Amino acid sequence: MTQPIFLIGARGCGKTTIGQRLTHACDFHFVDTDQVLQQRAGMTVADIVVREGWAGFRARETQTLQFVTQPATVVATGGGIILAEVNRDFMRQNGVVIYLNAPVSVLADRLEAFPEASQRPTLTGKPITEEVADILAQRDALYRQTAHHIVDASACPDDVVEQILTELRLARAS
Ligand SMILES: Nc1ncnc2c1ncn2[C@@H]1O[C@H](COP(=O)(O)OP(=O)(O)OP(=O)(O)O)[C@@H](O)[C@H]1O
Ligand SMILES: O=C(O)C1=C[C@@H](O)[C@@H](O)[C@H](O)C1
Ligand SMILES: [Mg+2]
Repeated sequence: MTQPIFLIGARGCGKTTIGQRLTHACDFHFVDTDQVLQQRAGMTVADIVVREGWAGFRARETQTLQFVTQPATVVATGGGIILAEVNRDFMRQNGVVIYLNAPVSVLADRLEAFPEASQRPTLTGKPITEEVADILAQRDALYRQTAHHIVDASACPDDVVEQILTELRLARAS
């Protein structure tokens, strides 16, 4: 199988972390839409949002998703990639989509420990736990409807990778 693998889910669910590990396990290339987008723009997400608003960031995100998608590639996406229908359709049609699902408490703990504010400027202006709860409530259904497979991303990284590999093996066997 050389179809791209798209990792989706909320901020802090581990798309970047797990994507890098998964890449080694299946001998794919790794790309991260947030990283490529920021390199191409020469600006951080926070700077883009100040200059162009979230609409400017979202337009760049759609272009980046299409630019990075290649065979044999694990694509770690940004947490809001599923907001645009064009992105949801693109990922489902061009690869295998995996939702890294984790509860609010786990996501909030990780984001408090590793805020990376230049890549994760506030979405709502609210404190972390409230923001994570609000955003997940808005997006969970979109993550689920876009995903071919859902894994428990609150597990340790090795287990999350193993869950993904199992889902891919089962899908191939069926
Ligand atoms: N399964 C895991 N177990 C423990 N810690 C994890 C796990 N996955 C990620 N982390 C930690 O949580 C933090 C956030 O992870 P990561 O940056 O991979 O999330 P992300 O989904 O890519 O977020 P974003 O949407 O903002 O890009 C990192 O510091 C990482 O070390
Ligand atoms: O959840 C979101 O909307 C975002 C998540 C990050 O990965 C970045 O793509 C950006 O900060 C927006
Ligand atoms: Mg990431």
